[in-house]
Amino acid sequence: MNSVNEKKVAALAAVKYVKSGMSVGLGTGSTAFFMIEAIGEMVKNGAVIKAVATSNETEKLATKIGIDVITLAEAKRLDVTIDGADEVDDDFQLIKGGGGALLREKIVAHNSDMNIIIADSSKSVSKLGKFKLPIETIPFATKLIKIELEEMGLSPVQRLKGDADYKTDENNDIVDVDIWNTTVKLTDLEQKLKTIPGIVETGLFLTTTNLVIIGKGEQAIEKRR
Ligand SMILES: O=C(CO)[C@H](O)[C@H](O)COP(=O)(O)O
Repeated sequence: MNSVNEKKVAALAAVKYVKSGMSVGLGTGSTAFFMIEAIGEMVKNGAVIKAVATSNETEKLATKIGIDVITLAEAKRLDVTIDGADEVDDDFQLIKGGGGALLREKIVAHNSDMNIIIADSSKSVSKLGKFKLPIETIPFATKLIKIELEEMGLSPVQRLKGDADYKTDENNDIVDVDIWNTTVKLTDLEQKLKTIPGIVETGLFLTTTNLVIIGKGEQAIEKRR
């Protein structure tokens, strides 16, 4: 079975945790797409769902299919958030932000009672870091942050869209770094990165995930923290 179908299998298994009356965080990306579609179906069938979107792209899709999208401030707290990941390890640690939405995704995850990560089997890894870690930076500081990241041995590359700098929904930059060979513990790395002024957020999600659902063939494999 190809990864697209595995994404769908994982997404549909996750939607079973969504009940009418809940406030739901909607992730971003091609896996989250199937979850949003399925929640749209629930709404069409009469479920009352209020949703907070983790990106403009997700907000547009959710609104188009009839999901009531509210602000995080209006929701205050979310019952459950379902989102994808670029990598997930056996300790429920993630790299996210391949789609550039890591900042809102981390804020929404932080404000959710339950966080479900959905992914196809290619995203399940024993060690994080084959996927480059996205770091969101304030444009004023990006060039100098890149120098610091280079000195840390992280081989930073600023993300581009065509010939121009890639911009997030918050109009920030993304710098992708290589953490594969880092000897620093991920929690320490995360802390260190967050002390550099101008780094807004990193794509390391180390503590927020409660449940991982991996699509493997026709099966959805659930792992609970
Ligand atoms: O973190 C993300 C976006 O910022 C996505 O969840 C991640 O990139 C996975 O995307 P996809 O489901 O398309 O593989």
